[in-house]
Amino acid sequence: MTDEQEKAGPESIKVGVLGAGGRMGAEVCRAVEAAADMKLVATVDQDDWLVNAAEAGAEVLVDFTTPDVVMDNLHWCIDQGIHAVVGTSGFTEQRIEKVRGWLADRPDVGVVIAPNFGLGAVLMMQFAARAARYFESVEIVEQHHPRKLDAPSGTAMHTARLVAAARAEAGLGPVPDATTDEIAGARGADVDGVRVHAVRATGLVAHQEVLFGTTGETLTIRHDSYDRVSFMPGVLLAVRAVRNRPGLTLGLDALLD
Ligand SMILES: NC(=O)C1=CN([C@@H]2O[C@H](COP(=O)(O)OP(=O)(O)OC[C@H]3O[C@@H](n4cnc5c(N)ncnc54)[C@H](OP(=O)(O)O)[C@@H]3O)[C@@H](O)[C@H]2O)C=CC1
Ligand SMILES: O=C(O)C1=N[C@H](C(=O)O)C[C@H](O)C1
Repeated sequence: MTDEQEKAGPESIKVGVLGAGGRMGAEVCRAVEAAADMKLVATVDQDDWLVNAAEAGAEVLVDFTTPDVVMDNLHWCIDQGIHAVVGTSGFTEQRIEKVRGWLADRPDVGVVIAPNFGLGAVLMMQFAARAARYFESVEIVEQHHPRKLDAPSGTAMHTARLVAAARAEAGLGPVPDATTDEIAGARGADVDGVRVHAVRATGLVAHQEVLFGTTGETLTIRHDSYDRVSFMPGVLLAVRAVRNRPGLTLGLDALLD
């Protein structure tokens, strides 16, 4: 029996990758192929038919495509009864509500959507949420490679929402800022009252700083992904978990506890 035949055994999780030719998709294909308990059964790119993934028997589809196509992909997966692990950015509250609606009709299907699959990034967000109540000032600086399509990053948006929620719970008011005469964009984007700055530069992969300030001190929480391999343990963890987690799981946090 060849290695491939052995991996196709009934115990293997049959995985398809959407956006397989992209930077993340290609890395996911390599990680799935290297995993002893998974088999890569379908790779789908822009001009391929999604139905091929269903015909190939994919049980879990991993989506690293683009914010403009991910919703159609996800709707199709749920309709087909295929579990989904989604890393693609662009998930607003409205999008999440739509996904919940689709899942209400297919309670057997599991979907994991994570703004960041890097373990360090997940901890960075948790630490930021924990620190938020103690500091009157906070700003987020995300830094990425220049071929990234969206800004601010999904990670930065998610962090800003977590920090804003923690501030609100602690009864903190608006972040102090006396700026009046501002050139558009100079103070970054306002995400739930938290300023987010997006840097794009060749040489970067994915990085984020959360800068907190209060009287006489600052705290900086920083995470760096230097290589997309950093996201793979989180992706594989989600692929292994999603079949046994019907409904929507947001973020890796619940899978790490
Ligand atoms: N959650 C996380 O941990 C991470 C999330 N990301 C997110 O993942 C997404 C992808 O990032 P990245 O890999 O760098 O981007 P890429 O642009 O390298 O990859 C996107 C891929 O999707 C393909 N694609 C476009 N439309 C479709 C479609 N309809 N069906 C199938 N495939 C399609 C593209 O093909 P073509 O090139 O032909 O258009 C391309 O190969 C982004 O939203 C990014 O923010 C990235 C890193 C980590
Ligand atoms: O496009 C990327 O590269 C990344 N996208 C995700 C995001 O938007 O947060 C995750 C990570 O930052 C890498």
